[in-house]
Amino acid sequence: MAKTRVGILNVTGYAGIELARLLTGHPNIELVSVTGRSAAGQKIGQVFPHMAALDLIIQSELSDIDFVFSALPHHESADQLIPFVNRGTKVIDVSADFRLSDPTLYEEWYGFKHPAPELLKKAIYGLPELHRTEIQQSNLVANPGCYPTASILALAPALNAGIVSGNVIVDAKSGLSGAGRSLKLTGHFCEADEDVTAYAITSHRHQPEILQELSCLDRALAGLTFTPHLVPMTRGILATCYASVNLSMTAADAMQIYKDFYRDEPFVRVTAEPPHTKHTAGTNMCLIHVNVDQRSNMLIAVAAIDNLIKGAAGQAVQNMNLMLGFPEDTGLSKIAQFP
Ligand SMILES: NC(=O)C1=CN([C@@H]2O[C@H](COP(=O)(O)OP(=O)(O)OC[C@H]3O[C@@H](n4cnc5c(N)ncnc54)[C@H](OP(=O)(O)O)[C@@H]3O)[C@@H](O)[C@H]2O)C=CC1
Ligand SMILES: CC(=O)N[C@@H](CCC(=O)OP(=O)(O)O)C(=O)O
Repeated sequence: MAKTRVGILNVTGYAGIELARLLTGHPNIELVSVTGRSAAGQKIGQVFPHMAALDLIIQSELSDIDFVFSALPHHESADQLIPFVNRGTKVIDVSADFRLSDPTLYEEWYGFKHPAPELLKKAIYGLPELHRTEIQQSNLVANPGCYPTASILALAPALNAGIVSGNVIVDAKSGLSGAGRSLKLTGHFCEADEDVTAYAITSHRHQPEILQELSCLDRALAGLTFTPHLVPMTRGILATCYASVNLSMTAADAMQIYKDFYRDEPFVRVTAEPPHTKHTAGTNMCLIHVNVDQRSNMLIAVAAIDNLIKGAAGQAVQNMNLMLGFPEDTGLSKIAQFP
């Protein structure tokens, strides 16, 4: 069978190059074309020596492809993807441009008018655990953000079971690769090493994304407080999530709800102990531990992922497998690097 010819817009960022690495090991597709503004004309191995085995020249435009991933920054991503979508090419956008279905919300949180609001209705939010069937039938998939992936997966079983009352709280920590490869003062070694800080309190653009998906599971959800933190590690997200439960329940009851919800999921495992980000490093797994504080009737769910894999490139490959009819775990069966 002929292999699907795949292209990546912006291979020169962390998400793009991780996607190229994962696709190199995929048996059903061929990565044939990649772009990167700052490196056009160079071999991929000149810019990323660990990828020297991939004999591809970085181009300024994609050519001769049947399937496109974009790992461009927001705004630029939609602009470059719209012509592909209009031509009927299957597309996965790793940026946030097609994640919010309401264009008004997009303008409010991203600061500019969406260039193709009519496409927001067509785009499917690419979290397979919630939208597998729609992803299989879609030509335009919006790959979730890294914090939203961990947060939604941590809270979905509780909201779906209708046991939550009031607001939910997500306290999440990310490694520095989540901020991308472009240089910023906050990523400076001297500023980030041996330091932990919260940021974007009440104003992070992932709040509406998480709320959009959780509200679909429980229309009565009152609200979401989301606080991200930057921690001095390269990869990984740990999201600790709190939800008041409206009936007296034990940790074992909660565990059963979570195990039932994720029973057939290839990339989610409910764990007996709180997960470490290291248990997911280099893999497409999301590990979730759930407990209940019976003194306060508070459910606490902790999720760990690798932000560049289940939080970006791995989930994009999982979505591609669904869109192209391949087994969902093709090219993704890695075991975590540990320690
Ligand atoms: N890092 C992560 O954990 C995750 C990232 N994402 C999303 O993936 C996308 C890429 O993120 P990430 O890889 O972290 O980003 P990076 O900061 O690592 O890469 C961004 C790269 O984009 C290129 N770039 C910047 N501005 C433009 C522009 N206007 N036009 C074309 N290229 C531009 C630059 O490369 P050059 O100089 O070569 O042009 C830059 O190196 C983003 O949309 C991000 O939101 C999603 C989930 C997780
Ligand atoms: C640590 C860090 O800076 N993280 C990024 C989120 C990265 C990501 O996944 O977000 P998008 O895909 O929505 O861009 C941030 O807080 O903006």
